[in-house]
Amino acid sequence: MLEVHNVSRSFAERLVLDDVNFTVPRGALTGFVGANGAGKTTTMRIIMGLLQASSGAVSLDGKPLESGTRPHFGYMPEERGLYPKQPIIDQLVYLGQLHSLSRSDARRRAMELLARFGLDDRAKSKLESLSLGNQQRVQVAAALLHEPAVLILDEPFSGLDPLAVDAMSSILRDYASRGVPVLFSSHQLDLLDVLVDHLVIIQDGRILANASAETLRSSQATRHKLSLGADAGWLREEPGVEVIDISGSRALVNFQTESDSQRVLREALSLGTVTEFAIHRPALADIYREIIK
Ligand SMILES: Nc1ncnc2c1ncn2[C@@H]1O[C@H](COP(=O)(O)OP(=O)(O)OP(=O)(O)O)[C@@H](O)[C@H]1O
Repeated sequence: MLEVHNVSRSFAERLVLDDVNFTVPRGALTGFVGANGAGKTTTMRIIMGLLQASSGAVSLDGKPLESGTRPHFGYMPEERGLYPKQPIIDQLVYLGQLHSLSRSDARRRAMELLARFGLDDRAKSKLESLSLGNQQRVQVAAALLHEPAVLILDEPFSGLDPLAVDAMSSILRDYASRGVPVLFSSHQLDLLDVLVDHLVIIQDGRILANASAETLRSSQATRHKLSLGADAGWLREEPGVEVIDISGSRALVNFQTESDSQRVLREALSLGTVTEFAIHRPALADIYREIIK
């Protein structure tokens, strides 16, 4: 597991990371979310050793990272790293050689990855001639050339269409399932529920959550979704019921006890139709919105 311990960083006098602590477990996909300027890229650069922390440390499997261990990390920077006007294969081979692969191994590995991403027939094309989604796949291929032990991706989903999102998701899942810690930042909250096993939330340089998706979901009181035949406003007056939201005949509530829920169900049935009375599984996007409030 990758761990960030008590990392702080200032630029000039401004503290942009304030005692940041979180984990990126093996075998799970970890999402890193927060508003623009929250500190995601700065944290990722510190993990990669591209930027120094003012204080704190990063460790892998309990061992503090030294410069020698970073080459085994794969990184897709926010500004992307590849040149638009150069042939894809040349750039990948060059990068592979920078990671100490021989020229022939770098070429073989690059072609393997391009084939896996369905792009082997474009190997000689200039990067700029590919669609944005395919360019992004090549950028990920660049991060995977040397079989990284850790994968850090800054907004790998930005600008991708739904099919490209699916393809990128399956690439990341595949790496996570091989036991590689994978950390990616994203502003696409709708992706969290389908993709993320572990979530780290940052706001103004402080970590507000660092937990598995299941822990975050179960930390919310069990909510019920009700759809009635008529206005649900009467629920506001019921004892043992905390109303989260009412919109016409639909409501989202917390019941204090199981017997409150059964009593309200009987009450609702005595008043008319009940078309839905179900436990509501919170979306991670909603949990995120609540946590950053
Ligand atoms: N080199 C720098 N010099 C001065 N300030 C910086 C520098 N790099 C980042 N910052 C500031 O640090 C804060 C965190 O920036 P960072 O890029 O890490 O946020 P982010 O969460 O990645 O944002 P976004 O989602 O917009 O990419 C911002 O206020 C930014 O302006």
